[in-house]
Amino acid sequence: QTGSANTNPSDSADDEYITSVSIGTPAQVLPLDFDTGSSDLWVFSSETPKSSASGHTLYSPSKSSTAKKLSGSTWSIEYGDKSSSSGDVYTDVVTIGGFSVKTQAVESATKVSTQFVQDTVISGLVGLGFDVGNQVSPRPQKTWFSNAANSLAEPLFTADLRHQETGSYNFGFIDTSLAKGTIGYTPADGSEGYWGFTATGYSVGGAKLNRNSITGIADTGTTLLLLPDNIVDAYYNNVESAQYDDSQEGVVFDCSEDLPSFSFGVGGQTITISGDLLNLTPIEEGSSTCFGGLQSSADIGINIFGDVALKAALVVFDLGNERLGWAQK
Ligand SMILES: CSC[C@H](NC(=O)[C@H](Cc1ccccc1)OC(=O)N1CCC(N)CC1)C(=O)N[C@@H](CC1CCCCC1)[C@@H](O)COc1ccncc1
Repeated sequence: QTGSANTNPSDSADDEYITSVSIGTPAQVLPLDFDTGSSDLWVFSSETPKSSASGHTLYSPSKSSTAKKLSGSTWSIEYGDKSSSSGDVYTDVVTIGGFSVKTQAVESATKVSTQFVQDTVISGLVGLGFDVGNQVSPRPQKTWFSNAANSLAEPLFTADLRHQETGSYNFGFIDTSLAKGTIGYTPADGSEGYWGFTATGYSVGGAKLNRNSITGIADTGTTLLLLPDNIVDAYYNNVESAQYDDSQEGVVFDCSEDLPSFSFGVGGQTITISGDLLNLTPIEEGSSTCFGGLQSSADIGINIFGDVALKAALVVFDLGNERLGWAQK
């Protein structure tokens, strides 16, 4: 058995990627953000305060004949960008890309932070990290993918995120036609709940890869490519107008600049992110100053290969073999 779901950028900056998910009987369809950087499936619901819920699609467990309250269970989560949510837990059937998990923990939000209230393009998240990262207490729950893995043809999924066009999340199979290059595999470290891995080196502008390894996570729920300051500086030294903008909290430059590419080595392959994927977006509508897709990870404490990096590749999240595969697109 397999599953295949389309995913679409939320806006012109590819800030988030939205995938439709069916929950309950009859199906209630919600736009959710698939996040390999966390391990909870949570949704805006009939239990979310009305003042916070407006503009969002809601899950109503009372309208689903297959919903069951997981009594006594609660959840609370905070993300890297300081956004947060919390609530109680139901189980229900959850279908993604045609594949159904009958008894999936669906975490219902009774509280959401301002960022989520304002982010009306999504009505929750599907955590695709490792189960160890799940935030339900007293008994942590499994992710949708973990529940699905044993029934899928292969215990893996792939992410094919694209710049300003429809991409896909495929479950249980690898569509190698989505990539140009060979898939290079490297061990994945799931001990922290993330999909951790080590890149073997990097280069700017098509130069030869150096041997400075970078340990980080492959994270579909993070917009940017977040790396150490020395690498960020080495990159922007090639961009004449680049400067740090305090209000934007990142490096900005003239939108007319011809940005160099950025490459990293992984599993014996080289993944090259083109300059135009690294020129994210004008800082404001119509501005000629643009915000960089590569920014510093110094404040976070871990390096994050987010959507800016993932867009350059077909990425295989292989739970069965505890490994990550990367192929140039
Ligand atoms: C340093 S992890 C920052 C990252 N959140 C982002 O990447 C957000 C995503 C976003 C949200 C709302 C609108 C537009 C974009 O976007 C930005 O922060 N930016 C993009 C726009 C840009 N102008 C400013 C910077 C993050 O917490 N991800 C988590 C999932 C995320 C939570 C918020 C909703 C969307 C999904 C997750 O994978 C990683 O969790 C952790 C990482 C490290 N330790 C703990 C948790």
